[in-house]
Amino acid sequence: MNPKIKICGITKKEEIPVLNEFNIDYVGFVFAKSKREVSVKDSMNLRANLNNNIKTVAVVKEPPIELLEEILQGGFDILQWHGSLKEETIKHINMPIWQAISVKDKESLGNIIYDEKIIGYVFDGSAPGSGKPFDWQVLSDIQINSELILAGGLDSDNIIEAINKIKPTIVDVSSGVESDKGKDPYKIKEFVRKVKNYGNEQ
Ligand SMILES: O=C(O)c1ccccc1NCC(=O)[C@H](O)[C@H](O)COP(=O)(O)O
Repeated sequence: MNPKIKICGITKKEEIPVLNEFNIDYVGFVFAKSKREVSVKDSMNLRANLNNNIKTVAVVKEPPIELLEEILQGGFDILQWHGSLKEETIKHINMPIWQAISVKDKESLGNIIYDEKIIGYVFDGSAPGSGKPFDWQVLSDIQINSELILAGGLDSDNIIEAINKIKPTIVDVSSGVESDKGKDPYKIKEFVRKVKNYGNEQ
């Protein structure tokens, strides 16, 4: 089956129509230090224009408790957690979690936490949102029974090789579909075309 698509780091209402047009599966809002950081209030205004069937992902990096509470009450579908994740925090979180793993080497995979609330793992580079891929070889024999989300430096040039090698259930892109002005409809269209045609163009 072709992987689903997550487009991360939406900041402007002009970026929404192309996400609706291509029926992107997941859209991510970044609530962490980043050029793509938005407030929960801003993300709600953006979400109001998204198709109802598009799932929304709140992306955080060890957030302060006030922000976490705001997000937990914000009606997002998934919480994507970067950084260290304590057992007591998992207990407190009342929604499905994707744990982000910064992949440097095989040892990085030791950071994977198994918990019923964690329904997926985002394998990303060591600088999330930087557009830099990690060494995919590290995931060569990974076996997980939940969503395998591949992130980090994906674009329309490398996505076919990435799917071939890792067989992710979801692919996650940000920098690779951006230009200077933000998300680029043409880059999104090309990325989506490659993912949706995967298997037909081999
Ligand atoms: O996107 C960010 O700037 C960011 C900042 C801090 C924590 C997480 C962040 N993004 C998380 C994502 O899911 C990105 O889409 C993912 O890292 C892929 O980014 P890219 O390599 O730019 O395609």
